[in-house]
Amino acid sequence: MADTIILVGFMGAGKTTVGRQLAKTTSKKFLDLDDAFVEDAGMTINEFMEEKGEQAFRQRETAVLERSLKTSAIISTGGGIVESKENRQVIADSKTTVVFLQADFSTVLQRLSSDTDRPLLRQLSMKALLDRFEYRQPLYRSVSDSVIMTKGKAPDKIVQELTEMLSLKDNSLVSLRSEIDSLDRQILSLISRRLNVVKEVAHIKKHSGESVIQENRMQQIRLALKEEFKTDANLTDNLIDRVVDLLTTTSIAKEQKMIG
Ligand SMILES: Nc1ncnc2c1ncn2[C@@H]1O[C@H](COP(=O)(O)OP(=O)(O)O)[C@@H](O)[C@H]1O
Ligand SMILES: O=C(O)C1=C[C@@H](OP(=O)(O)O)[C@@H](O)[C@H](O)C1
Ligand SMILES: [Mg+2]
Repeated sequence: MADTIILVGFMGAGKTTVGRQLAKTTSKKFLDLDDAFVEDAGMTINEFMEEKGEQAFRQRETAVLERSLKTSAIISTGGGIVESKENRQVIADSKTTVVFLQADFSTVLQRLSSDTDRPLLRQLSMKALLDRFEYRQPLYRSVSDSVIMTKGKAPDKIVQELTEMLSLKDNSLVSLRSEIDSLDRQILSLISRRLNVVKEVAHIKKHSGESVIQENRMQQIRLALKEEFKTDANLTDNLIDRVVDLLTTTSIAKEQKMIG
C-alpha cells in the first residue's frame, strides 16, 4: 500500500470517519487536515471563518496541507481543499495515492443534518451549497487516482473496499516487478548461452588462425539489428549500439583469453 493516502470529497462524504478507521486497520498515522488547521490557528474553523472569512481560511489551509504532506499518513482533507489551483498542484506533486470518496448531495445533507461544526453549511443557502457541490465534483475527480461511491455503505465496508483496492494496486506492481526479474534472468541466461557459442568460435579460430576481431562483421551485426528493430521505439540505435558493445567486448575478451 502507498505510504501516504489522501482522501478527498465533499463535506459528509466520510473522509474523517473512513480515514481514521483506515489508519487503525493499516496501523498508519492518521492526519485530519481540519484538526491540523484548528491546532495551527488556535481556534475552531467556525471561529476562524467568522473572524477572517473563507479566503483567509483557504490560504492557511494550503500551508497546513503542505506541512502535513511532509509525513507519511492517511490524510483526510477538508471538502474545500480542491478549490484552490495551488492545492491541486501540491496534491499532484505529492505523488501520493488520492482517493475520492463520493456521496450524492442528498446523502451529504442527510449525514450532516445535525452538524454544527461546518460553517459553510450554516452560511450558504441550499442553492449555493448545491452549486459548490456541483462545482467541486470534477475537481475531486481531477486530483484522484480512484473513486469510491459511499452511498448506502457503512464506513467499515468502505474501509474494506479501500484496503482491497489499494493492495490490489500493490499486487499488480509486485507482479510487474516479478515479470521484470524473470526477464532479467532470461537475458542473463541468453548471454551465458551466447558466451558458450563464443567459446566454440574461439576453438575454431584457434585452429584456423582467423583473427578474433573482424571489424566488418561487427559493423554488419549493428546495421542488421538496427534495420530489423527500426520500428520498435524501445530499441533506439543508441541502445542497440550500447548492448552490442557490451556483448562484443565481452566476447572478444573471452576469445582472446582462449586463443592467447
Ligand atoms: N459511510 C457512512 N455512512 C453513514 N454515515 C456516515 C458515513 N461516513 C460518515 N458518516 C457520518 O457522516 C458525518 C460526517 O462524516 P465525516 O467523516 O466527518 O465526513 P467528512 O470528513 O467527509 O466531512 C458523521 O456524522 C459520520 O458519522
Ligand atoms: O467543504 C468545505 O469547504 C469545508 C469542509 C470542512 O471539512 P469536511 O469536508 O471534513 O467537512 C472544513 O474544511 C471546512 O468547514 C470547509
Ligand atoms: Mg472531515
